[in-house]
Amino acid sequence: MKPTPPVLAGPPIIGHTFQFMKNSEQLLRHGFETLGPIFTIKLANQPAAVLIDPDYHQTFFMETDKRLSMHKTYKFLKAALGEVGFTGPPEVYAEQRPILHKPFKGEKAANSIKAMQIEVQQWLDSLGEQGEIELTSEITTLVQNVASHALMGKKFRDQAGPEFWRNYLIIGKALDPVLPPYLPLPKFIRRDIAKNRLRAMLRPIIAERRANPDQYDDILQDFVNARYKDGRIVADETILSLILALMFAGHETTSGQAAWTIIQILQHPDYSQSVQKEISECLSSGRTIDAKTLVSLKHVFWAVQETTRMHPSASTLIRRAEEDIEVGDYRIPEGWPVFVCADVAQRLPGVFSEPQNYDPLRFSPDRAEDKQHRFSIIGFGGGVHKCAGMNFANNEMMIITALLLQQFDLELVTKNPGVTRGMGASRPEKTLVRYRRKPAHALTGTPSINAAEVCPHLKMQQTE
Ligand code: HEM
Repeated sequence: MKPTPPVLAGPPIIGHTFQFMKNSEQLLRHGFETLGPIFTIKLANQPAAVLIDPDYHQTFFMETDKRLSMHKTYKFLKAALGEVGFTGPPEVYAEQRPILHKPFKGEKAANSIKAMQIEVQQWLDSLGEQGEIELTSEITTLVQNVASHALMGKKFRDQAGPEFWRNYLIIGKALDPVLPPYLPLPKFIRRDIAKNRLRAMLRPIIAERRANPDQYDDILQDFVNARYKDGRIVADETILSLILALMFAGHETTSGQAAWTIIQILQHPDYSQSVQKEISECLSSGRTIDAKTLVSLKHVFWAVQETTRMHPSASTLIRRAEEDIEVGDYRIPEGWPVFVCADVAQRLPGVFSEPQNYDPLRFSPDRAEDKQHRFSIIGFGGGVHKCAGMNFANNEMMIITALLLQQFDLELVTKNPGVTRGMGASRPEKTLVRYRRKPAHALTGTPSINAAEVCPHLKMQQTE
């Protein structure tokens, strides 16, 4: 029988628990540097395997829902969001997957791009001529507005308001993959109160949608109208969980990486010049952005990808071995948690050239470093559970970056922001940015884009 992976030295009894909770990436990087691509950490008396290598990632993602369980390790997410898709057992996931993934396909995806442009332009118009912003919090609010508008419709976006997002913050702060999620701790009690408040806010909205199904044509309405394969309707309680899950999955992660994308471009003047040139060639002022425009913004896309590589906001992913699994020369016993860590794995020297350097051109077709192995970039996961909102998030990060750089000259006041880590997602620390509107984009008093022209939900409301 093969041995279990070598154990990283750590304190007795508590093992690596506190280090893991404080900064899992730092702990896992230390493990990789000390013991190589497969090793064991101890969370109190529970050993857990860590895999840091594209081949091992393949096992991790391809064995998910087979010999590796996802939902048993995401009990803390189930406690926060309810049983939905990836927090449910494989049979529940299989039933809900088509409903969960539908918002990101076809016409709905195109409508999302329009809603993103409206929200981003509204934000840019609100900035005035010049000033200073704290980028991370500005982008967080913007991404929240995009998530509620694009996923749930303009009316929902206006109804949801700050109170809705305040409750999300409480839930985010209570995410804890180590402690049993139903212990009577103050943070879990606050989480449950926040979750119940959110569900109470959403119930009347769903009831109204059920009563007036013909009045809406958005993703929320798709959930309300959805049926399982056997013709059953989706219960209100499940729709509530679907909404909570999408809004959760779609906002903290995206806001962190969107802010990093802008910061990293500003930190690299040479690359910034290429981006500016591309934007002025491909984006004419006031023009509606569509999928074709986004494809033409190659340098912006590579910048977004380089940020996903260097600052993955959902970095540490977890599974549980359902039976003994052999990985390389080792055996991971049944019952062990198994981790992968994008933050460490996406900077492997054997996989990326000069991995510590910011170099978006590594994604250009002539270099295509990310294409060497299907699982070298795992910032959006992989396999059957790969992020449903990846294209949505990439489009959103591109639109925010392109329109901001198109319309403003920017300067980083906080030159080298550090990382704020959370169990949900990591993001830049407070980052001050000075801005000045470019003369070609002076405010005229009328919106820079005709919102009703590009957004079907708005059009519908204006004619009501
Ligand atoms: C930069 C932004 C984002 C990042 C870094 C990210 C990352 C991830 C990762 C790593 C996973 C897989 C988790 C695992 O395997 O354990 C995932 C799954 C998922 N994400 Fe995202 N995500 C982002 C944005 C979004 C957005 C905008 C949405 C929706 C609006 C979304 C919806 C989902 C859903 C529904 C799943 C579960 C898919 C399934 O199990 O089939 N994500 N995401």
